[in-house]
Amino acid sequence: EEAKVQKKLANVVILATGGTIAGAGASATNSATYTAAKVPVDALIAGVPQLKDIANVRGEQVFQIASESFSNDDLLKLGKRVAKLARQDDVDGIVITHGTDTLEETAFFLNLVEKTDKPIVVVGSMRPGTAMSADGMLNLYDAVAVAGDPSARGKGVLVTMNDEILSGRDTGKAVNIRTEAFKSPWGALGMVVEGKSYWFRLPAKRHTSGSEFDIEKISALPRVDIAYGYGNVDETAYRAFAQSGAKAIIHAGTGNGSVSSRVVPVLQELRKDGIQIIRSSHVNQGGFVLRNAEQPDDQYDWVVAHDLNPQKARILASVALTQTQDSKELQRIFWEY
Ligand SMILES: NC(=O)C[C@H](N)C(=O)O
Repeated sequence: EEAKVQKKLANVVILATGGTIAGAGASATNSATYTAAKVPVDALIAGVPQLKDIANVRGEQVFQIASESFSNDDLLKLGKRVAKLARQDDVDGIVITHGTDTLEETAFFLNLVEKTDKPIVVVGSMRPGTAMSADGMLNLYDAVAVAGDPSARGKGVLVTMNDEILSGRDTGKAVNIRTEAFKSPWGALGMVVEGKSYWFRLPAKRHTSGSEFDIEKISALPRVDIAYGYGNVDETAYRAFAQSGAKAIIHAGTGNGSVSSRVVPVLQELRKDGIQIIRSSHVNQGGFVLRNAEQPDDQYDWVVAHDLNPQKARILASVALTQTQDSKELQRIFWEY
């Protein structure tokens, strides 16, 4: 009888990468002072015994790192493991436990390159499991519930934080000290409450099965760097990134992705040297950069990142540059994803 019940449950694999969700502090009052990436995946799973009521879960430790230390190679390794699991008949959904600092980058990367409709859910926490009111247990329970839910198929890579189901494309860390840390400028896709998903919106941008990118065909990600716009900025960072071999520079601009008059000439020069220049905005609540507004992008042959924040723009540019070096193609990709 028990075996029969077991069969009906979805098979969910948890790929653990570290972060605060695997963090440990010295005492229960340490909500902000702790060491990330300590607790192994089997202990994380054992810490939420209710998981076995909603799915057949098994864990794999892919990395044990704080997410600020993620590299492009880590993205590729994780992406290839996800793709392999997604092809297996005995896997219905995949959860990735991740630090929250670069969770938005990994979620967007997977959203672009995984050719599957199976649910992929990236999850983290803002407090270590040792803290009072730790949020990791429920976030993980929600992630497994969504990953095992057929209604989550085909909706792109998802993020479950603080009861919300967010699109991996546009959600990002908006606050660094609260459990309601993740926001999307366009709102959540749904809610997960007591293990049940409730949907309200669908992603409009190309993702996963509908994407032209495929992790199996990517062996390296070209270097793309981000230079920040602020008062009194000069050309130093842009030139340094160019010298270090950046194939594209994301201008994390002020306001509408505006560029200081001290920086415009160097960006024109770097573009002539073959480096792609991509204007984004670092405003907090969601930038919205349009072509030829603020700067004559057509004339300079620059690209705009539209609503993607600088760190998301870096991910898309890196992935796109594996396939094209053409600025018009790059701009098309920035509109479509
Ligand atoms: N809340 C967290 O997970 C923060 C941590 N520094 C990380 O990203 O790994």
